[in-house]
Amino acid sequence: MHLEDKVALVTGAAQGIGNACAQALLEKGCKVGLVDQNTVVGNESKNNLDKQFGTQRTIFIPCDVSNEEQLKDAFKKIFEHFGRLDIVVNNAGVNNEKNWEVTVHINLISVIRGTYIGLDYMKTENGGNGGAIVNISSLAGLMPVPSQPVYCASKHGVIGFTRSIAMVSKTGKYGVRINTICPGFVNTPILQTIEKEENMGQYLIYKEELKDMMKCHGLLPPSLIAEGLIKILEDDTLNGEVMKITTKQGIHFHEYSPLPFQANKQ
Ligand SMILES: NC(=O)C1=CN([C@@H]2O[C@H](COP(=O)(O)OP(=O)(O)OC[C@H]3O[C@@H](n4cnc5c(N)ncnc54)[C@H](O)[C@@H]3O)[C@@H](O)[C@H]2O)C=CC1
Ligand SMILES: CC/C=C\C[C@H](O)/C=C/C=C\C=C\C=C\C(=O)[C@@H](O)C/C=C\CCC(=O)O
Repeated sequence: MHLEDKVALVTGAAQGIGNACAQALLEKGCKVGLVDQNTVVGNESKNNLDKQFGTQRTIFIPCDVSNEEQLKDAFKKIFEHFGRLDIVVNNAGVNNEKNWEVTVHINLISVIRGTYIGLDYMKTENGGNGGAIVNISSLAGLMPVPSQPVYCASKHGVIGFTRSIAMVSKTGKYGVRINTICPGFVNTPILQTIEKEENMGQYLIYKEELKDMMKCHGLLPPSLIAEGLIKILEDDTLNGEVMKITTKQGIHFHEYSPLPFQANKQ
C-alpha cells in the first residue's frame, strides 16, 4: 500500500506504541484518527503532532474501546472527518491481572470488534477501498508468562483471531489484509504496572522476576514497533502474518508448520 494521503485509525494513540505508530504514519503522509480514553494525554499528544504536521492531519477522539457504542462512534467520526478509512491499528491494551475481565475486554474483545467495524468500512463489497488492519499482540501471545496468565491469554487470542479472520478476508475477497505484531518488552508506561498491586493482584510477588526478564531481554524503543507496522502496511503480500520484534533479532516473522488440513488456504 502506498501510504501518502491514506487515512488511519489508531487506538491507544495517546502514548507509547500507539503514539509512535501515529507519528510514523504521519511521516509517511497519512492522516490519522487518534483514539484513546485518556483525554488529557490524548489532547497533549495531538498538540505535539500538530507542531510537526499541522492541525489538519490528525483528529483526537476520546473513546473507551471496550464500550461498543463509543468505538463505533469513533470510527464514524474519523470516517466522516477525513472522508475515507484505509488503515486500522487495534493497539489499545492494558496489563491488569487483578480486574482480569477488563484485560480480556480491552485486549481481545475490543480488538475483535475493532477488526469487524474496520472491515465494515473498508471491505470492497461494502463499497470501501480495501485496506489493512494490524492488531497488536505481544510475544506473550506466543509463549507462557507465569505472572501474566490473563494478559497472555488475551494476546494468544489476538493471534488466533487475526490469523483466522485474515483467511476469511482473503477467501471472501474483502480487499483488506490483516496481520499482527508481537513485540518483546517495549519502553512505554505499561511497564510501570508491574509495580502495582491494583494491576498485578496476586502476581505482584513475581515483579522481580519480570524485571529480571526485562533486563535479560532488553527494552525495545516504540519507534521500532512503528517501523514494523510500516513494513506490514507497505508490503501488499503480507496477510495473516505474525511479526515478532525482539532486541536480538529485530523485525522478523513467526514461522508456522503447514496445517495438515486447511479449509481456506491463505
Ligand atoms: N510495552 C510493552 O512492553 C508491550 C506492549 N504491547 C502491547 O502494545 C499495546 C500498546 O501498549 P503500550 O504502548 O506499551 O502501553 P501504554 O500503557 O503506554 O499505552 C496504552 C494506551 O492505550 C490506552 N488505552 C488503554 N485502555 C484503553 C481503552 N479501554 N480505550 C482506549 N484507550 C485505552 C491508554 O490510555 C494508553 O494511551 C498494548 O496492546 C500492549 O499490550 C505488546 C508487547 C509489549
Ligand atoms: C509487563 C507489562 C505488560 C506487558 C508487556 C509485554 O506485552 C509482555 C511480554 C511478555 C513476555 C516477553 C518476552 C520477551 C522475550 C524476548 O524478548 C526474547 O527473549 C525473545 C524470545 C523468543 C522469541 C523468539 C524469536 O524471536 O523468534
